[in-house]
Amino acid sequence: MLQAELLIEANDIHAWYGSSHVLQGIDFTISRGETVGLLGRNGMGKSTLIRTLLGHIKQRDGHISVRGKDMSKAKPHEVARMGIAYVPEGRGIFPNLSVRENLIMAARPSLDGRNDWPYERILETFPRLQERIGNMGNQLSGGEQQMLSIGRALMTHPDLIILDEATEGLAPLIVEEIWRVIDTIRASGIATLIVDRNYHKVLANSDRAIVLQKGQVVLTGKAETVVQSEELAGYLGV
Ligand SMILES: Nc1ncnc2c1ncn2[C@@H]1O[C@H](COP(=O)(O)OP(=O)(O)OP(=O)(O)O)[C@@H](O)[C@H]1O
Repeated sequence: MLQAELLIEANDIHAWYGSSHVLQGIDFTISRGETVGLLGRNGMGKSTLIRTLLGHIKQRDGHISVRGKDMSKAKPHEVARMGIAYVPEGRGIFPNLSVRENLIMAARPSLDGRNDWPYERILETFPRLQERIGNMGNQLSGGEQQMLSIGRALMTHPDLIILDEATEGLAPLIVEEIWRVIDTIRASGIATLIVDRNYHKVLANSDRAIVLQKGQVVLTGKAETVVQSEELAGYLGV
């Protein structure tokens, strides 16, 4: 069987905040179309790993390649241009632009010219955004902002979408809606990297899982295997 193309291959990743050595030698891969769940208690390094892969953390070491190209020293916009979209915890939408403008200004085809997530498909996927199309970013509820942020990511036609705590602080119905959208994204063949407090949901919606503890990988494998691991509860503090 042909091995799926690796979108990201990272080896021996280290990261520091000042003198604090937060990531201590992490190996990480994600293949085209794959969904990976990233788990671990608060402060174990999940966001830092994501931000390191994206080029946001300057004090880093190790090797990162994106689509086979060395990106170990790349800047965030260079990583983004390689088809890696990031939906940050803080959502990152433009508060003074309308929903429509927020979406339209994000639009670009994929590196290989794919254009299968046009504006219309985004509105079909997020009926709530359609209803709010003329509202400014800062007039949206938290859940609507989150949907807009995911919609903006989709409009860049990424090969990988990274969702960091996408359901954090949202009402249960909206959370369900976000998981439905994640399912739609997966089904469309886009790889996803998911961080979420609800580890049951993460594991049920991932192909593979990686569990971090104190900046190191302590458990990894197929999601259905990880979910049965006796060590999982201890690592997650549940
Ligand atoms: N900007 C920063 N400056 C200094 N230390 C930081 C900074 N951001 C995170 N840290 C520290 O780095 C460690 C890893 O944090 P990180 O945010 O990556 O964890 P996490 O697993 O994503 O947890 P959480 O769910 O709380 O976001 C923690 O000890 C945290 O206190």
